[in-house]
Amino acid sequence: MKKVIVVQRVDPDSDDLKNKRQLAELKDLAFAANYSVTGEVIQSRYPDKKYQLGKGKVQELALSVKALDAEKVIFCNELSSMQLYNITDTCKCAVIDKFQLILEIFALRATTRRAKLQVELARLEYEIPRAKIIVSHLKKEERPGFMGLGSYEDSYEQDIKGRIARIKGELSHVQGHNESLRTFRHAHGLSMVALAGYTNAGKSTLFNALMEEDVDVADMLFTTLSPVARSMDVMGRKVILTDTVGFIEDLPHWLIDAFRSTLDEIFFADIILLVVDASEPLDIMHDKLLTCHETLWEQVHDASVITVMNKTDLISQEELNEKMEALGYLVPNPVYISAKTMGGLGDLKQAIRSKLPVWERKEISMPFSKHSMSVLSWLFKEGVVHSVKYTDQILVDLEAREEVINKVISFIDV
Ligand SMILES: Nc1nc2c(ncn2[C@@H]2O[C@H](COP(=O)(O)OP(=O)(O)OP(=O)(O)O)[C@@H](O)[C@H]2O)c(=O)[nH]1
Ligand SMILES: [Mg+2]
Repeated sequence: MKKVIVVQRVDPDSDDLKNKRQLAELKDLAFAANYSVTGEVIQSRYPDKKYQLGKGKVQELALSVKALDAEKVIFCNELSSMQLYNITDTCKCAVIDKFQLILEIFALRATTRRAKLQVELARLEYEIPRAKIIVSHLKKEERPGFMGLGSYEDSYEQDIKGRIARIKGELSHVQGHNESLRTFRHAHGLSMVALAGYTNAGKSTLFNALMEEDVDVADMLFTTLSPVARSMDVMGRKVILTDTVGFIEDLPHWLIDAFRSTLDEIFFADIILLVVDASEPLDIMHDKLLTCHETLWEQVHDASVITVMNKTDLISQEELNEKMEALGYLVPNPVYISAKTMGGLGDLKQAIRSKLPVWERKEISMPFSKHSMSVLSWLFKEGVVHSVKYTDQILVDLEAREEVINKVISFIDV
């Protein structure tokens, strides 16, 4: 494992608890990117010197890098190109910020063609303007070869632009395919249910529990990157359940855009299961819920949200009650579960069922014929057949979409 130092620059009057939490999250992210954190630094910054990083501070950092034998410094804050250049130059090691770290994790986890393309696109778009400024600065100082960008020429930029255009082209092709799949699913009366929530909340564990199938689960951030979708039976009704990438605080817009087609699985869903880790301290739950709500609020159009309080096996009923009271309006329609012990899954299915579009229920009678038998097997696929009685006719108690009922009536019941 490569050794790294994590650094967070904070305003002197900012909330101490929040700072600690953000630094802890940065460490989790570093771990998820296969680094071992050997040092952590919290630096104060002053409002009037917001964009400057004192020379002394950077030199201090350089000494720590040397003493701790670190290969990389990771800043919690976004860095300007000049800061990046100066710190890299003084510390003599690679320097990245939180978003580049997230991109590194995404690159490690990307398995599908689409996810790989998205990661590469986001990376190019994020790093290119920075690299350009650093390289032009280096040219001035005549220090080619630095950071492996020595062969930089103007054609390099053209090259990158060409690559970006190619990736975008390929992505729109993949995306188009997804759109048509979604239309197809809707046309067949399949509702889309998506698991959303902060990273590590237990979405994949819940997916597995509902599917009784193995999807990668790990106590790490961003374990799931590409959406996994399967069809599931909810009390006779079929839905498509999708497991998705987790949210995180300050996820910048360009990153959301980069992963739009992944996140679209959430944003276009009919029902969103917002999974919350109920075992975490109240203030963390509160902040994470706010992040999730903000992200969903901006992007979701007409989905129903069910808040799923997970990991209830780790806390007492008393603690849970207190938390729910304190969180109040942030947790509408809560369902309590433990994805691990599979407790509460029945309630969850009931809640999902109650949010599905209402289907028409009708008694249909069909004559005995070969054709009726094939209609019957079609009805089993398209709707919920509550009962079939064979008298001198076939009596079917059917619940289905209006189109299905209309079709069967117009062919059979005349
Ligand atoms: N005790 C307990 N642990 C749980 C429960 N659900 C999930 N976990 C654990 O929480 C950790 C994260 O679970 P995941 O299912 O990978 O979380 P996720 O939300 O899919 O995470 P990302 O894909 O990284 O966004 C794992 O170590 C799980 O074993 C639960 O109900 N109880
Ligand atoms: Mg997951």
